[in-house]
Amino acid sequence: MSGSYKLLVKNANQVVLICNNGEKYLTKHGMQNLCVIENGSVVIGSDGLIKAVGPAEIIRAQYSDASFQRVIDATGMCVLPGLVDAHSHPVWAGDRVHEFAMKLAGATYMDMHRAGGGIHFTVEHTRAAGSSDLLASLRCRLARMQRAGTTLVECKSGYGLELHTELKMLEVIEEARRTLPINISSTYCGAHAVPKGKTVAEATEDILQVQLPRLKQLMCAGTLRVDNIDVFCEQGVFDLTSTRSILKAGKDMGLNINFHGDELHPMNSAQLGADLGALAISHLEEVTDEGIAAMAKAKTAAVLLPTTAYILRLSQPRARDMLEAGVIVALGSDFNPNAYCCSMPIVMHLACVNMRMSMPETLAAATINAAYALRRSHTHGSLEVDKDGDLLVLNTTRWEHLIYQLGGHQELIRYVVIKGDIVYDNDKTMDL
Ligand SMILES: N=CN[C@@H](CCC(=O)O)C(=O)O
Ligand SMILES: [Zn+2]
Repeated sequence: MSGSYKLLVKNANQVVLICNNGEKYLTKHGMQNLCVIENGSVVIGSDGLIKAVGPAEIIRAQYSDASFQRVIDATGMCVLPGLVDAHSHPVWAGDRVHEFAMKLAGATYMDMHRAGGGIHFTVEHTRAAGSSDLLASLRCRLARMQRAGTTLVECKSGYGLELHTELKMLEVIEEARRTLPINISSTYCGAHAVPKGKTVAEATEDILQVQLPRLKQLMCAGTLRVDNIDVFCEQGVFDLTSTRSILKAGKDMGLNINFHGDELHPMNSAQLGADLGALAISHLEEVTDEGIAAMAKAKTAAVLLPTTAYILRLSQPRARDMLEAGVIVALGSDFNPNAYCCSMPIVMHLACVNMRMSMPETLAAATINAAYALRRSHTHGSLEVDKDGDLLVLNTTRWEHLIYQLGGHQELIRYVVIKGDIVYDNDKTMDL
């Protein structure tokens, strides 16, 4: 092969492809048998897409006449696909460190929510914040996620609960998507809580009659890109009926259904999601057997959030039962003012220890399956030809160290590459 290419990563001790047959997701058996090449190389073209991945000697022979803008000698290192974070709330003002102290002293999530704290506290601060401040903090948070290996992240609105602030948040997400290398999937979450002073029926009406129609106009005009619609389906928040009508309206606008369900109480959210053809449902700590079966049948991904169950001391999501039933299990950081964690390697570690997933299962859940939950597994989530050239180079000979060394990603991740560009070089300890 002659010609010029953007990047060659050569001679890696391991290249973890995840899969190599164009799979859009993996279930239990596939998650346990990841595709790994020992002593491999990856070539990324000037369009940022993967051109070749395979044994180092074969790539060396095939590309002996080619030129590369950058070459990374990954001898003794590992290469993985960029991590995918399928659930985050990274746009907000006003931290909730004081509530962490209250929770440690015994307050529950809903105690604080009902008392006007929790999401309501963040809504108050986010409504008052200017777009430039929200964008500045979003940039810092995304840079932190990127340094921890995330190259595609879902970002939700949901701290406005009225048109103006919801749009302000979505526009800030859009600006980040336009200007930063990290890939973003944007989610409208205007039904994250019932705003103070409104009933569920009034809030639902406002979303259906005011917020969604305006969103549709902006999307049709091409001024705003939104990918997914979300609702917090929970006792004391949005019930099953209101959730159904909001999700259905979003789907009719072309949005993927991707919502919070069965977190604190069994709500039959999983059955609702399966019935509506939801792409993904998050949380599921309280999902029933029927809900698991319905999700497996509908190929609705379960986005599990180990940080939430950990911080709120909830029962753990039943990852093993879901895997046994054939559910597509994905992972997300759930980064938000309640669960302040930007690191998918930590999320994978928690999923292993607390949810009894194996290391290969959690890596599949944080790559190809998380990409599926965002309808992006045709471009992300594995190292396969024609997919985006998003990868991590780890300074270790076995990839499992990224999960095993709790919090060790800060030293282990040597490079983060997005579309063939090195966006983080840990040797220079700076974001490029
Ligand atoms: N459960 C609902 N939403 C978020 C928490 C948001 C917040 O507390 O600010 C979650 O996924 O954990
Ligand atoms: Zn959430």
